[in-house]
Amino acid sequence: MHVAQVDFKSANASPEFAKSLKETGFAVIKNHPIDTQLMADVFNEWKEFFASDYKMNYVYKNDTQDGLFPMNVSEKAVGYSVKDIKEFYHYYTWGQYPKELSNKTKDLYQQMNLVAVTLLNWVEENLPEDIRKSLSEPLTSMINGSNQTLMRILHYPPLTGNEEKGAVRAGAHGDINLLTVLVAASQSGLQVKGSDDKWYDVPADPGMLAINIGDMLETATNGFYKSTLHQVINPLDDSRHLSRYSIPLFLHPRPDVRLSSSKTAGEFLEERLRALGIKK
Ligand SMILES: O=C(O)CCC(=O)C(=O)O
Ligand SMILES: [Fe+2]
Repeated sequence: MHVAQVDFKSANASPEFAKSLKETGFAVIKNHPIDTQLMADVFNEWKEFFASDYKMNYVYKNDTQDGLFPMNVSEKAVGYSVKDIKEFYHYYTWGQYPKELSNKTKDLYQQMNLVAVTLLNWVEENLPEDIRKSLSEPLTSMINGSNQTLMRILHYPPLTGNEEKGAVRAGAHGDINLLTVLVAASQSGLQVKGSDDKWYDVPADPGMLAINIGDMLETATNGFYKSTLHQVINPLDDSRHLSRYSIPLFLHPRPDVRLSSSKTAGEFLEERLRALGIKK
């Protein structure tokens, strides 16, 4: 199991990135163009947000799925009977945006989205000819004009020891979307499942980006790219008394995009959100 750390600016970045994704479902990107200070500022603003009372003014809307998913809502990974120990906020360009925040989160979204588009282009460049031909449209055109891409700001609170039995920060799951670009968290804990069924730490330092394949890319490429199970474990050391924050960007196609002969992206998403229990 070798999740590669790929230099975004190197001449071989595109094939190295695609190889790591193909072999492990993950890749780590270093030397990327996203501003480090901006990332730190955004984390700090959301720390304040999650610690505030006003956050409850921004509880998510069931129909559109934008806003805060508080602890008591959270998600249940498929196959788990208890909820993850986390709260999170879904930011869409058209969605609710806390007036207490500066525009830095919007800037970060734009920068992460640009990187995500480049990375999807690298995936496309390295597809075998037969898979490329079987797509309903090029991958990069699937996200053209999409308003479904979202940024999730995650807060995993300190563990108290009173958590429900079996509850973890994020139960093993595959992401729904095409590609996920994650600003590596303030703390370790993210693990990927290898083909040998063992769990491996994703080797990302703060400031790097961890990328993984989502289920929609697996479906669209007819299984050539495999969406990889990942999880966030509860730390056993002293860091369990600290909050953990992370920010994934989930790159989504337009809802009308045909992922397979039986399903559009819109239908696929609707099904999955209901299974997670975050859409009624
Ligand atoms: O917090 C992390 O490092 C990963 C989060 C994740 O996998 C998700 O929200 O889908
Ligand atoms: Fe995930």
